Amino acid sequence: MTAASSLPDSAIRIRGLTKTYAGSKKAPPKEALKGIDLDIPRGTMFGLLGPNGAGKSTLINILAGVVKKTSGEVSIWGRDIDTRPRDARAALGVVPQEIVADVFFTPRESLEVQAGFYGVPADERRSDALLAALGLSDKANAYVRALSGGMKRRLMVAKALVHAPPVLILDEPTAGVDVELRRQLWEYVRRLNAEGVTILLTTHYLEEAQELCDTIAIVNRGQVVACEPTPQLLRRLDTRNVVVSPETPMATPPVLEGFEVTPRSGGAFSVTYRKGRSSVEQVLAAVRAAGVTIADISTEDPDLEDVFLALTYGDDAQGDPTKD
Ligand SMILES: Nc1ncnc2c1ncn2[C@@H]1O[C@H](COP(=O)(O)OP(=O)(O)OP(=O)(O)O)[C@@H](O)[C@H]1O
Repeated sequence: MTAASSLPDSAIRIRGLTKTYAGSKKAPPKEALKGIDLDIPRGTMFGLLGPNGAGKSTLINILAGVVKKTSGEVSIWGRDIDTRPRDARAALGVVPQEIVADVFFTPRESLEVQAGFYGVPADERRSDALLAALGLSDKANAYVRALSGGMKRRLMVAKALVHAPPVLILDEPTAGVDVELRRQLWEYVRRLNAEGVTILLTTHYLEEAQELCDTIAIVNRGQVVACEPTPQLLRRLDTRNVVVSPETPMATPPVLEGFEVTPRSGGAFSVTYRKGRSSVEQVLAAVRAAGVTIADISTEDPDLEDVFLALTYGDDAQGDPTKD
C-alpha cells in the first residue's frame, strides 16, 4: 500500500465499470459501458478514442460525478468516488464538450466564482495568472457574451484549472475549433503536462490522439478494445484498404481468406490488409484467385471504423491456423 504522503501510480483507476441507462416507454435500457478496466498512469497524456456513441462521455461524466455508475470501482488520485466523492472531484478539472458561458460575469469574475465554488482561499487564487496563460488578459473584464467562441473555450480551460487539479480531462476539446486555436490549446496542454498534470483527452480523431498522447485507449460499444503506448498501437493499426471495382459489379463481395472484405457502392468492395503482413500485390492475387476480373483499383488509408475492424479482426484471428 502507498503511504499517505506518496503520490498514486494511477491518476485514474477504473475496475469493472458498467453503466446501463434506464429505458423508457419508447426506448429499451441502454448498456453504455460494459465492464471497463482502465489505469491512467500519473503524469501521462492519455487519449480516449472512440466513435460516436462508444461511451466516452458516459465514462467522463461518471468521473466528473454527473452520471451515476451502475457498478464497478473508480478512484481519482487514489480517492474512491463512492467513499470520498468530494475529494475525488477536487482532484479533477473537466473541460466539457459544450461551451457553457456565464453570460453575466466577466472572465475574471467567472474564475473567481469557480474558485469560490471549490473553496480556494482568496490568497491562493490565480485567476489573473490563468487568464494570462490562456491569452485572455486583455479580456479579463469584458462581458463573456462579447468573447469569440475560441476565447470562451479557453476560458473554460481556465475554469477547469482554478483549483489546480492534478488531473485534467478535456472532452472533445477541438470539435469545431480553428487550426490556430487548436495549436495554442495543445501548446498549453503540453505545458501543463510537462508541469506534472495528468491529461485525459477524448477525441474522435486518431490523428489528434496520436499527435498528443503517449498512451491511447480505444473504446467501442462500451468496451476497451485496445490500450497501449501510442507507437505500439500505431504499429498494430498499420492497415490500408484496396478498393476494387470488378468488371461485373458484385452485389456480394468475394470471401478472401486472411482479409477483411467490405461491400462498397456500385458493386465494388474494399479489402483491408496490414501493410506489415501483406502487400497490394497479394490482395490483388487473392481477388483474381476468387475469379474476379478487376476493372479498377484505388488505395486509401483507414478511418476509425477500419481501425476498429482491424483491431477486432486481429483479436479474432489470433491463433487462427489458417492465417499466415
Ligand atoms: N441519458 C442517456 N439515456 C439513454 N442512453 C444514453 C444516455 N446518454 C448516452 N446514452 C447512450 O449511451 C451510449 C454511449 O453514449 P456516450 O454519449 O457515452 O458516447 P460517446 O462515445 O461519448 O459519443 P459522442 O462522441 O457522440 O459523445 C450511446 O448509445 C448513447 O445513445
